[in-house]
Amino acid sequence: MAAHYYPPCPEPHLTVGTAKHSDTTFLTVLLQDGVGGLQALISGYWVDVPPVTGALIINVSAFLQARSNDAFKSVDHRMVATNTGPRVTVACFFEPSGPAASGRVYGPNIKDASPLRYRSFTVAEFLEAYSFDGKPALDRFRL
Ligand SMILES: O=C(O)CCC(=O)C(=O)O
Ligand SMILES: [Fe+2]
Repeated sequence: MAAHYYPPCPEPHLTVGTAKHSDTTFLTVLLQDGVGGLQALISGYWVDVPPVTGALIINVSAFLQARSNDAFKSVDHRMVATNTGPRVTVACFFEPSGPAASGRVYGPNIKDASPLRYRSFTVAEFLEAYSFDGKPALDRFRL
């Protein structure tokens, strides 16, 4: 779990915010307050994800995309700086973790995964391929 605190930004137009990324999880469950600033990349466009009181945001992430053979797609997202706030969010990451996780092998695991879109990979391999520079790590395991 990560609790994020984004102070108000005096010059949002000069500020990057948080870079585009997809999470290294199966699923992320995000609670955001009413300030806003989260955007998702949908069909090539950055789309605001407006806060909805009482709602949780569910991000599909890379392990679920591979495991589902692309039936579920992970979502690229970013946070734009805003001069309101502070903004506070809580993200719960559901991911392979613990001492045994890094050697664990993942890959498509659904019935009738045809054609198979990914080779199997370990958590350690995936994390090594992952970077915050926007290159999709999953592509390195695509068949
Ligand atoms: O604070 C947010 O709105 C999202 C945080 C996030 O993307 C993350 O922790 O991976
Ligand atoms: Fe994220």
